[in-house]
Amino acid sequence: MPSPRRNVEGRPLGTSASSSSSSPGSPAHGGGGGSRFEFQSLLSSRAPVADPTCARLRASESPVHRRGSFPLTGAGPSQAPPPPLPEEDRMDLNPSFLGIALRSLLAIDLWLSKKLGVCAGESSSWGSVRPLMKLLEISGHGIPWLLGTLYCLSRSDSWAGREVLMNLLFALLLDVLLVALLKGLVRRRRPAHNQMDMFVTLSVDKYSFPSGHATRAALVSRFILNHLVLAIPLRVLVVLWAFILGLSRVMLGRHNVTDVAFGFFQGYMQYSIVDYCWLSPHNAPVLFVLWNQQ
Ligand SMILES: CC(C)=CCC/C(C)=C/COP(=O)(O)O
Repeated sequence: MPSPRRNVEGRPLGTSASSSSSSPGSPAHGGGGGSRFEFQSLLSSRAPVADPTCARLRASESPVHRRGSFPLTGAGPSQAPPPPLPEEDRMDLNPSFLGIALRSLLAIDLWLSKKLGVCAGESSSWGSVRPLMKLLEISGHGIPWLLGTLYCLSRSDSWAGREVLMNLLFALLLDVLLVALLKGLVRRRRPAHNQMDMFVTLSVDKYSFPSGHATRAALVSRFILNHLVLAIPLRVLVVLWAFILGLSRVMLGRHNVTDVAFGFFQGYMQYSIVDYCWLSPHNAPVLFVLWNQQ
């Protein structure tokens, strides 16, 4: 006599919705024990379901079904079997997991940024360091970098020097453009504890993601390390400057940690774009000839 088939909790299955005509005791149908059904429901995401009973069993075990978002009502023996949709089970579960992960990351980001914003105001715990942080802010601002590069370009008397400076100018302009574009798209507000007392800003600079200072710091330092011959201590100093500039953005309360972290990543990648599109008298002769005529 065939042994009664059992559901996940180990109870015998009834003859109505839970019964089937398939071979009893078959491992694939749970004959091997209650835990086999759970195993089967995981496997079913890969294998198509031929037996409607299996589909019902899997669906009834699915957490999605328990939440009531899986349309499996009326799957009696007289009706057509429900379509096997285990793939959807996973797709439905993943966004909520991703959502929880993102929300947690955001909460940690806001909490950490507030904790690190120790120079956000004169009365903050590290308020006395604020002037120094603001000096650091100017060292990574777009205007001094653009004007400085243009000045050096005008004074440069070698083709090699001009080529490097022309590419630095291109890198800085690309950076301002991409940061403005992303800030305008994302529109993340600056932290509430920020005082908007920055030196020359664009309209998109009311937004904080990504940090323009962080992108510039990563871009310029990678550029310098690749194109200037510097002694090791100076190379270390360049990296330190970039890192402290990024940190100072959070300490001043200008940014959240994720704005700066993404800014570093973006700046690093922007250098790769500049390197890939490297301008030279061979691929952009017009630029160099025009500059020479100045
Ligand atoms: C006016 C020019 C050429 C650049 C604007 C530079 C600037 C104010 C960037 C904002 O940086 P954060 O996003 O780090 O605050």
